[in-house]
Amino acid sequence: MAKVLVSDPIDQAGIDILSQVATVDIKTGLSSEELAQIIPEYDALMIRSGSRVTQEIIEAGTQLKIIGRAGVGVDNVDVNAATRKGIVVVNSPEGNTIAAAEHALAMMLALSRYIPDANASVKSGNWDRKSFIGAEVYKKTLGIVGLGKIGSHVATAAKAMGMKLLAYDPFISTERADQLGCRLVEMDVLLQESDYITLHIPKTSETTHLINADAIAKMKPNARIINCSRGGIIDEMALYNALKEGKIAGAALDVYETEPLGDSPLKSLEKQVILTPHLGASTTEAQVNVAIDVAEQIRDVLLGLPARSAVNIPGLGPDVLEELRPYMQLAETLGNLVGQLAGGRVEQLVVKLQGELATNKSQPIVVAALKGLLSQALRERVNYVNASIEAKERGIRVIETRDAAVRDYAGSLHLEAKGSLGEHSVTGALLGDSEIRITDIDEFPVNVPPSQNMLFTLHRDMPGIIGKIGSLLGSFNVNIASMQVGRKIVRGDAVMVLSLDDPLPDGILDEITKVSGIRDAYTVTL
Ligand SMILES: NC(=O)c1ccc[n+]([C@@H]2O[C@H](COP(=O)([O-])OP(=O)(O)OC[C@H]3O[C@@H](n4cnc5c(N)ncnc54)[C@H](O)[C@@H]3O)[C@@H](O)[C@H]2O)c1
Ligand SMILES: O=C(O)[C@H](O)COP(=O)(O)O
Repeated sequence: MAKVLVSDPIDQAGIDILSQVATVDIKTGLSSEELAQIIPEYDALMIRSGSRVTQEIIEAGTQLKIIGRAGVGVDNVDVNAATRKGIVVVNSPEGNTIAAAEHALAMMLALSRYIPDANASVKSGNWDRKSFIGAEVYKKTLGIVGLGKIGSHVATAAKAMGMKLLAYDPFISTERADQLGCRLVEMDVLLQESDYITLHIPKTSETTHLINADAIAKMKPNARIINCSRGGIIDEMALYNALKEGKIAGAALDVYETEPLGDSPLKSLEKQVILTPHLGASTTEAQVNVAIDVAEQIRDVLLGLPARSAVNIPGLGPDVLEELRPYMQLAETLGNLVGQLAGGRVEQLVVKLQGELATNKSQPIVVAALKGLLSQALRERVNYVNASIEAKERGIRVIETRDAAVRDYAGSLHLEAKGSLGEHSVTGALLGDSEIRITDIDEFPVNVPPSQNMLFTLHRDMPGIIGKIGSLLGSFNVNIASMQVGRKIVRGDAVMVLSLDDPLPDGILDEITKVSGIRDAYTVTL
């Protein structure tokens, strides 16, 4: 039975799903060293933001097939290292959207009405009403940075509270912003005009310290900023200085440059600052959602099925997979075939999508072709996750082309591999919904299904040659299952494609190439 390690607190609903297919060990609070030490025995790792999955841990995870992040952000996982090792990384893109949006709204209101300090004051025996005169959000301007899933929900709720909305998101259309009642503006305008600013963006090299001393200097003196997205997007020292000097009115933070938050000067500030310990996703509902979402994906991957929200298999969502799966199978078979025909080191692969396939998404097809191409060299180490990276690291140049006008079959795929030993091409198509046919070898037309043991020859089309090959195979006790010749002109060059019941014994290929009229011979195992 597979083994899953759960290294952060996960709702029982997720554990129950994992337990259907695996032995589940829950070990929270592990140090990186402890995690690296025990990870070799696990097939899957399920985490939240508390575990940092470094390259060392991934390297140590020799059995790991999947890392499941029960939440949105995968910035605590070295996704590149996982991709290189063919480990699928999945998350739950929507499971905690509402929780995070509501936390940001709660922070905005709590900050405006000094609720945490007023509460602490009453609980310590005071009845102080003068110190907590707040501000209304009604008719104030809210600047939303990042109008994705969480930012959009914040916009809808804030609109209902009577706020005016500005948004900055370079990847969102004006139509989408309009739909949400937001005026799409440049960042500087948002900084200058907003009474409240809320951040809902990922942490990237571009967004790190997006809110720095310069940005804060552009904000209104009554401005309050809320960050429930990722630590490090605000420069905490610059924020502290601005709050201390009264340059802006307040800040509410849920996330920090370093978590848990250590000895930060922000803790010394009073009612103008609210700090929560990364609670954005901490609702019962969100925890059930993300646990189920990610546990189901881990279960599926352990059962050999695709994951619906893999962050390192771009373009391979469940809908795409469903539609393209037969063509991906075709691409993988042809990739494997052309790789073996080319032999040696392949330097370039041309992937040509033809007919109806030309209108489809090419990326999954290319990935599948590369997986097939590399499978002889890398065996089970290559998969849909790492095929592109492995190809890049081997210096294989990939060229994609499309030709919708090719109509021999509804859709067909043509691959050309150029390598250290020469150049070969294959074409294939689907018969019915999923039956694969090889329809062309080195531009000679054929029509054969792939089989496990195959022999291909390039020869002169002349009487007796097929018989000689048949006798030779017979003398080595190799049974021929089917045979076909493809030629362009009578008595010109031709290819012979044989499907064999048995693998070819060592040495027979040399004998075949000695037969008069045979120019080349290749064995292929699919
Ligand atoms: N505090 C928490 O517990 C908590 C919970 C859930 C999510 N999050 C974090 O919230 C953030 C947003 O999550 P989401 O689910 O809405 O993501 P999302 O991908 O749906 O939206 C992110 C938006 O940011 C925009 N964006 C990207 N780069 C930008 C840039 N340089 N400037 C402006 N906009 C940019 C994108 O176009 C996108 O619309 C993520 O960082 C996520 O990790 C935090
Ligand atoms: O990215 C996320 O989903 C949030 O930061 C929540 O993280 P958590 O699940 O570890 O609380």
